[in-house]
This record gives sequence, C-alpha cells and structure tokens, in this order.
Amino acid sequence: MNPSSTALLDRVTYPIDLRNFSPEQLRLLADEVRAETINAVSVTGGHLGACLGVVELTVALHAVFDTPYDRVIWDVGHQAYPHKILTGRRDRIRTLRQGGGLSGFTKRSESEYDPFGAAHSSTSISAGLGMAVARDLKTARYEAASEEERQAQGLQRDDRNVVAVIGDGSMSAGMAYEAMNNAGSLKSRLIVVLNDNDMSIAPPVGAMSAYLSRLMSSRSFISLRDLAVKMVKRFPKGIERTARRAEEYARGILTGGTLFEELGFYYVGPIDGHNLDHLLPVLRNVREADEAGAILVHVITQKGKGYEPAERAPDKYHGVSKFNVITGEQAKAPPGPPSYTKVFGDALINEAKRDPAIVAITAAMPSGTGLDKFATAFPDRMFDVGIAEQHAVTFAAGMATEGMKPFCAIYSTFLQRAYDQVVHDVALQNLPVRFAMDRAGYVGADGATHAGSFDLAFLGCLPNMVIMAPSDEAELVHVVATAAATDDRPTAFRYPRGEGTGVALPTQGEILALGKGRLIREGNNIAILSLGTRLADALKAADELAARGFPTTVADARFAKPIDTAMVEQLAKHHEVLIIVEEAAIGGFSAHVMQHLAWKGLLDNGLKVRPMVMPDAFIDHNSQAKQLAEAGLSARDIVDTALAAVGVEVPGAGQAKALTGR
Ligand SMILES: Cc1ncc(C[n+]2csc(CCOP(=O)(O)OP(=O)(O)O)c2C)c(N)n1
Ligand SMILES: CC(=O)[C@@H](O)[C@H](O)COP(=O)(O)O
Ligand SMILES: [Mg+2]
Repeated sequence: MNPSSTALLDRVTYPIDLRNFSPEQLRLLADEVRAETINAVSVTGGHLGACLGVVELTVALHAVFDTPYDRVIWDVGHQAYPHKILTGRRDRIRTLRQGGGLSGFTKRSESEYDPFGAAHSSTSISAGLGMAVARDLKTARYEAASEEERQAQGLQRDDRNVVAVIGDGSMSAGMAYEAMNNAGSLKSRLIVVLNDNDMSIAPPVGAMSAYLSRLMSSRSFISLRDLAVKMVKRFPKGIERTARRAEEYARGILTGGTLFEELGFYYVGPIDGHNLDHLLPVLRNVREADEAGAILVHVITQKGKGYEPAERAPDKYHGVSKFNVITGEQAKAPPGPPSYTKVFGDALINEAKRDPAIVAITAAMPSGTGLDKFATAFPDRMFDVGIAEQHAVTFAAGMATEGMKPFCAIYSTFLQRAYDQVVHDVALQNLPVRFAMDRAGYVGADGATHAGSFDLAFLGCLPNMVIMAPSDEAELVHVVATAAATDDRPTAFRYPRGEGTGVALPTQGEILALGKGRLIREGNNIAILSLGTRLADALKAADELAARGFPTTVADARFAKPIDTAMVEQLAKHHEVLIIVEEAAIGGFSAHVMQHLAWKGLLDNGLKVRPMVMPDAFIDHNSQAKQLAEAGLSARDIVDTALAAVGVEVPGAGQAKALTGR
C-alpha cells in the first residue's frame, strides 16, 4: 500500500522522538516510511528488499529506545534506508550511493545515529558487545569514584541500551558465534535482534538456516500472553541455578531457542517482525529487563515486505537498479559487452565440462560471482557455504588435498576476511586452490567498504602464490584456463565489477606461460607497464602522448606474480621513463617491479619510475570512472604523469595530487 500522505513522516523531528506517536500513528508512520523507501530507491537503486523487511522493526526500535543515546547497530547496514529516513537524512535519501551523497550502508561519519559503520556482514554483535562492555566499565569507574573525582574527570554513569540487529544470513558467519560465545559469558546487557526473513541474497543455506526454519515453522508466533508470563518468570530473584537451567530447558523446548540459550542468551520469540502490536511490548519488556546478560529477540520478517514485485522475487530485489514503482520493472543497462562476472562463469563451466575435478565454491553470493549458472550445470560440484569466507577457503584447501580443483569465487573485498586461511591453509601448504576475485578495484556505488583494493598487496607477499590480472574479458578466458591447468601451487586472479571491453571472446582459453607479460606497442623514451584492466587507459594515454611527440611503449603485465623479470628489465634499460599502473593499493605489483629493478641496479642509472597506484585514502561511493579519476588512475592522469616526468609542465594535473601529494 503506497499512502500518498507523508503527514506523520513530516512530524518526525530531529533528534527523533516517537514517544508521542500512538500505536496507530506508528503503524501509519511505518506505511509512510515504506512508501518513501520504495520511491527513493526507485530513483537511486540499492538494497530495496532488505530495507522493506525492516520498516516496522525500524519504527519500533526508534519508538522504544532512546536513540542515539541507546545504540542501534545494523548488521551489514544495507537495510538501513528506513533508519536513515527517520534519523534526519530523509531530505538526502535520494542521493543514496551517489558521489557526495548518502552511503548505502551505515557510517559513523554520516550520523550520530550510526554508532558503527558496516557493509561487511556479521560484525554487529561484536561491535555491540564492545559498546556494552565499555558502558559497564564507565559506570563502574563512576561508581568507584568520589564526588570530586567524578567532577574532575567528568565521570558519568552510562546506562544506555545496546541493540544489534543481525539478519539470518549474516548469522551464518563464524564471527557472529565468536561474539555470541563471548557475550553469553560476559553477562553485559546486550540486546540482539535476529531479523529472520529466511533469505540471504539467495535463499539461505546451512544447518543454522534449517534450525531457524524449524523455530519459525514448528509453531506459530508465540502469543503475547505466554511471552509476558515468560518474561516475568525470566528474571526471578534467587532462583536456584539448577532450577533455572531446568526452566531454561523447558522454555527451550517450548520456544526452540535452545541453541541461543546454550550460548548464554535469553531467547525471546519468534515474533512477527511486521506487527507493531507485538514488537512494541516485547521490545519495551526487553528494554526494562533488569538483569545483566544477553537477550536475543527473534523476529520473523519478509524480505521485500509491502512491495509485491520484491515479495515475489526477494533475490532479484536484494540489490536493484532504478525501477518503475508501478510495474517493478528494473531499468536495464543498454545492451553492451558481457560482464567480467558472466565471462568468468561461462569460462569456468567450459573448463569444468572437460575436467570433472573442477568444483566451485561461493560464500553466499552465487549470482554475484556468476556461479549460479555453474550450479545449474553442475549441481553436485557447486558449494554455497553461506556467509563464511574463512570456512570457504579452508574447505577448498581440504578439497585440493584430495585432488579436486576448487575455484573459490569470493569478491576481493570479502576475501580479506579469510586472509589467515589463505596464508596458513593454502599458500603455506602450497595447495592448488584457485581464487576468482571479482570486484577487484573500485566498485562504484558500494563505496570504500566494497572496493577490491588490497588483494595484490596481501597476496603478492605470499610465497607460492601466482596472481593473474587479465586486461580484458578475452584475457580472462585464458586466465581461467591457466588457473584450471595450474595444479602445483595456488593461483589467484582479479577482475573488475562491470562490463568488459567488447573484445571478441575465444571459444577456448589458452594456457598462459607462467609469469610472462606481453608487449603491446613499441615507443621510445616513455614506457607504460599496465596491470589488469588499466590497459585500456594506458593505450589511450599512449595515443595522446604519441600525438604530442612522445611515442610510448605499452606492455601488459598479465601476471602480478611472478613478474616477467626479463620484460621489466628490458623496459627499464631502454626507456627514460617507466610508468607502472595498477588499480590497487600500494604494496602490489609496482612494489614488486621496483624491488626487482632496484636489486638489478636498474634504478641506479636515473631511470624515472612512476608507480601509479591507489592513493592512501578510502575513496567514497561514486561512479567507477569518477573513483578512478579521483584516485589519479585515469588516462588523463597517466598522460600528465608521463609529461611531468619528461619535464613538460602540466598545470593542476589530476586530483590525485591533492589526495596523495603526488
Ligand atoms: C563478509 C561479507 N560477505 C558477503 C557479503 C555480501 N552480502 C551482503 S548482504 C548479504 C546477505 C545478508 O543476509 P541477511 O543477513 O539475512 O540480511 P537480509 O538481506 O536478508 O536482510 C550478503 C551475503 C557481505 N556484505 N559481507
Ligand atoms: C550488501 C552487499 O554486500 C552486497 O549486496 C553487495 O552490495 C553486492 O555487490 P554487487 O552489487 O557488486 O554484487
Ligand atoms: Mg535474511
């Protein structure tokens, strides 16, 4: 239902205070927030489904808790648009995920109502527990201090509530259990709201999801009366521990929350996460519960709730482009070259047809990684392990020890979460796990949290690791074939979010010579050594430099590790300027090239080396092109860098100079 009025939304103040809204007005406010969210995302694109699933929960949390004093932490933060609309950002909600606009996730620097930044999942309970313990320590200091110490040190009692809202998908990550395990023993008051919509991006997987489904399906929502009785019983004074445990088990059988109870949480639910008549009294009860300890409120919601197209296809409406509100039709990009993701998926299917040892692993992102098609083609050889990157990597390592050829497809940014597994379980044991790192480089609207910036730095320093970076989608087909054929060591390959260059695709990938790059164009005193998809801009820059009288050599490295030592030595010996360009943070490919040249004494003879890498800054959401320009990695910047190196004055060259003082 799309109420046209915004009468109640217009009454929401900043700071937010919903105490004088009646339950009926809160219900109507939720309808208005839902309509506002749908209308805003129809013009911005974004994570619609998750947001619509938490509209009532968002209203209830801000009605019951004294935010921002009470902390509400949104796990992942992709569902926080209603929260942003209610907390002073309604006027900017249509700038979501655009340059200079609101972030698509919660962000400390954006609002006092965002106590913790998010975007990578399953961090909310840990962060919330940290805040709860800090609160208790501050209160303990206050209580132990004399009056004058309190004055002198500005000590105050801190009695804020801390609420972490985490989804069922995010509850499949190990970090959530680490946090619950600790919370259950620390006895710091912490409220966890499990937002269970029985969806991750795709339908959830794993035993946890099955367990939660049992909780949901084994019984209807707990009646408020039973709940009220349980809540009163919950905090009896002086009950014997054995009696209490008996009571917990009894309740566990009643509610099924035994897993959480065993982790030291008081389990409440499941309750209807769209029914404010349930949410408000339960959250008030929980807020008033006067005993230490962690409480988990299990709410059942529907992803996409209140918008039929999103209800019907919650996976398709997890992340949407602009869409027609009436029909739900999402705007389609004009037909163009296939995405790198699609090329990877098709190439892997092709390799897997010929090699039954090839298996694929994703961490809850089958469609994002292009492995959904692989799953259709080879249902027994595709493994979605849930949001569990650490497990995914070591699971792949285990498979490799038994002769399988695992392709672990994890976005560059999410692979960060499994770094020790990559080092300790894969590289150190020299196991032939293949890492397909999609979203390498800048990713646009998801911003700094999702940029694939560090993979070359954190993988390049690992012995045994081979790293490839195809310059276009045709090269990616060869890279996949090369990875498939490399059985004696781990390989990783990176490619960007978005469309390819339109180059013709080979029907069959060729196996590349290990550590060999390729010379694309010969010039004379300037050479550009490009890694990955920066090649297109490197060639553009070479064209302009040639037009200005500087015929420029261009080489495609193809491998970030091992580097093509013969080629880089040739470039160094026969050019005055060597520009090395990569869409990655410092410490990656350029560092390895310069390390090699230095030891060969090839930096001793006045060679001017200009490593063009990402600046030492997190670059916010914008279009990918604008992020590259802001980073100083565009064709323009390559031209300016080359001209400056040969002594041609370049006024105000590139914004990157401001960012990095280059
Ligand atoms: C560490 C990590 N891995 C993967 C993702 C990608 N991702 C974003 S949201 C999401 C699904 C989250 O499911 P759930 O927690 O149930 O939230 P819902 O979207 O259902 O509200 C995934 C896999 C991520 N953000 N962080
Ligand atoms: C919230 C989250 O982490 C994912 O939904 C992510 O936004 C997907 O990114 P892509 O849109 O690049 O697949
Ligand atoms: Mg979910």
